[in-house]
Amino acid sequence: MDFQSEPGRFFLNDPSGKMLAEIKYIESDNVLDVVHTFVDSSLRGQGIAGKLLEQVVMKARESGAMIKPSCSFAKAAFATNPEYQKLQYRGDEALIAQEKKNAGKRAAEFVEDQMTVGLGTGSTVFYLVEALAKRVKNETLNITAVATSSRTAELAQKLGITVKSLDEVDHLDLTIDGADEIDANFQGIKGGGGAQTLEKIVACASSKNIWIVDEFKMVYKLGNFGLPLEVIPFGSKELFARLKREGLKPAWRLDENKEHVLTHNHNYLIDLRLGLIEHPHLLANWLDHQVGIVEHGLFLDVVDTVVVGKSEKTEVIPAIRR
Ligand SMILES: O=C(CO)[C@H](O)[C@H](O)COP(=O)(O)O
Repeated sequence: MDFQSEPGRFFLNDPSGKMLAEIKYIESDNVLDVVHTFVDSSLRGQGIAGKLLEQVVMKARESGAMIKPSCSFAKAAFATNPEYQKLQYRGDEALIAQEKKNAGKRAAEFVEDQMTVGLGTGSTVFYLVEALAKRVKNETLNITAVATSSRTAELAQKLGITVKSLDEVDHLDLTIDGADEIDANFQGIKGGGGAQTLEKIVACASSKNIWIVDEFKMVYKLGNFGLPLEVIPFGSKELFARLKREGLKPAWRLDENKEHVLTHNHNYLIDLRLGLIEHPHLLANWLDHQVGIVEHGLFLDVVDTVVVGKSEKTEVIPAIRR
């Protein structure tokens, strides 16, 4: 099939010049941002969109560029093709930090006077706590926070936010936390910082949950990010072997001295390198029934709203599941 090209697009026209299919990308700083794919209904089911995407992939390979899959078709294609993933642009550090900051700032606006608020853990939450502390000071908000880690508790207290333990409050109005991956159905993986057990307890105790992420964490399917498990040290070698036998590709989380990273509860962490998770609920159910696993990082049917930090315009997305 002969596609035509011009800057920013590959396309297919019929002899009369009517456009039948196209893929559009924005090229900047050696990144091809695939923003739109279209195939006329008369050509559907022939893999034309995939062939168009292949043109962009070839262009990236020839020029050494990376690809940012922004439209839903490209996102899905990248999520299921490991060869494409090698070319996937995941943002530079300054951009990601800015997006995290924007997400944290925007989410702080959801907190109201007199609320009891759960605060998650991680670098995005750091920006949230900063922004929230400013509001508490400037607007004399009277809020109480419950933190999911000592790191977050210390920061919040230092910046003037009242922190109590979960057992000292009778309810949580809202919890705001980061996430490691969020799929198209608003299911998530958390626990990159190893705090998933406390985070899940706080999330489940909360009337509403907001997740704050940079745009690169929005994926089509979960699993590229290792799935964290908190496990009891006693008998954990046997558990590790069981996970291996099941083909779940476990890896101990170790520090630079090759010692186990310990959780808040002095347990070990195992990360499952799964690739794509086709059935998150089935996997969560299986993991829930394995003795020795305290908690896993699949957070399913938990989040109500996702705030995606972007450099231009931060998005607030209600989590509507299919
Ligand atoms: O689940 C978490 C910690 O257990 C964090 O929320 C998650 O890892 C995101 O972290 P960051 O905001 O630093 O990217």
